[in-house]
Amino acid sequence: MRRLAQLAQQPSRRIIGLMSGTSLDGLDVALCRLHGHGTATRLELEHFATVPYNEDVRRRIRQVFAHDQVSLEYLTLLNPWLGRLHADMVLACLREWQVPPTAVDLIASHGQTIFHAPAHQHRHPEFEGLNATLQLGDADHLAVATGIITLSDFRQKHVAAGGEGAPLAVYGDYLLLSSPTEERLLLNLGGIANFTYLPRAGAATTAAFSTDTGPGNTLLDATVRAHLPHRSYDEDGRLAAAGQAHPALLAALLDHPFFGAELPKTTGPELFGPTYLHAAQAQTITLALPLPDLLATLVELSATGVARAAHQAFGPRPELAVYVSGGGAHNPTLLAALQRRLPACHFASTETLGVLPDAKEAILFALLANETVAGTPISLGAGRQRIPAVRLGKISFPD
Ligand SMILES: Nc1ncnc2c1ncn2[C@@H]1O[C@H](COP(=O)(O)OP(=O)(O)OP(=O)(O)O)[C@@H](O)[C@H]1O
Ligand SMILES: CC(=O)N[C@H]1[C@@H]2OC[C@@H](O2)[C@@H](O)[C@@H]1O[C@H](C)C(=O)O
Repeated sequence: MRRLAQLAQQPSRRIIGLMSGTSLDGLDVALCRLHGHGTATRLELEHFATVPYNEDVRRRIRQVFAHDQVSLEYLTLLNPWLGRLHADMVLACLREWQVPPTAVDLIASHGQTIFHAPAHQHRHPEFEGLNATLQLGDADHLAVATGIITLSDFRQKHVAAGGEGAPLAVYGDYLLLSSPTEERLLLNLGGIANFTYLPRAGAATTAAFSTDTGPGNTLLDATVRAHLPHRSYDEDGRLAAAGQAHPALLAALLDHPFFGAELPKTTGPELFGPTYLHAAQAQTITLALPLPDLLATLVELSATGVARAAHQAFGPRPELAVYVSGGGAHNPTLLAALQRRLPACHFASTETLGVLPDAKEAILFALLANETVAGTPISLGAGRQRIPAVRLGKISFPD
């Protein structure tokens, strides 16, 4: 505890942010230097790497990921195993960057989401109204194996305060990317797509909020994997660009209450997975649709999800500066579909704001840990979300 109190007093802290998202592509490791806290935070990204998950890791996570029924024994074993794996990956990065673990103040670990069950999505009447979400990769293993104090399990306090446990992006986006002159939308195109709305800095913090919008890459990736087992995604959206979206299938996919539900809302691959896609294809007799047409339809689905949420929040023709991050930021076919559906918005990468698009979510957790240790409670989003002030996470000590 003395060490934590000391860290809180330092003018700056070196924090590793870790994120492994729904795409199961790997662990994002962001070594950040954070000066100050709150709206005065200044962040330098010293090093960043995505340590890829190999097929064995992906297979183990998929044994439980978004499944209704799993072996409890397997789940129990996977939790510490992932904690150790993430620790080994962090240590390997530090070796490569020639940074000794003793030169790092904190690790902020998101863990691997294995099930997300917001009240609107789960099917258990005995838990009606209850939001829940579960991340694995026990942080005590990270702390003990690296010798670095580790914060984890950031989502539970959000749930305890009445939120759905996600998106947490609003906190980091607000602290790092608010502008005094520009209203901004920070759009993250990960497995699931989400955006944060940032009013001009200085405007009421209650207006800032973030929401999921529907699938980002998750259905695209699953479809590519199902048709082309040696590929994990549609590189640069080339296959989708060669296809034609199928209007009836797109309409069937969009005919789901999630797309009309009030903002903010969250979701995951539990809903937007193979069963949902198969049902819509069966209904529209498109089970044999050629792969490029299927992918073109799914690109339109992701773009329409974003556009519908933007229309819900900002009216029929929003004129906003949109900054894109996440793996989907590398997919020109998806970006073109978004621009078509939100013609008055100006799209750019978060890189133009100095934030590497692939590192943004890992950086977010470093920012959250910085606030927990050194910050004061800042309330955000009270206008739309019941969410706690920005001090989240649980603490694991190495000794
Ligand atoms: N060059 C590219 N062309 C097309 N798609 C790409 C490209 N590079 C990455 N992607 C997509 O981005 C995905 C990885 O995105 P990202 O790492 O943001 O997901 P994630 O963090 O797991 O998701 P989430 O934010 O939902 O947790 C890949 O699976 C792929 O679909
Ligand atoms: C439960 C969960 O892990 N949700 C992730 C996921 O990936 C994207 C989207 O769905 C987002 O809501 C969230 O992550 C980011 C980091 C967030 O909380 O802002």
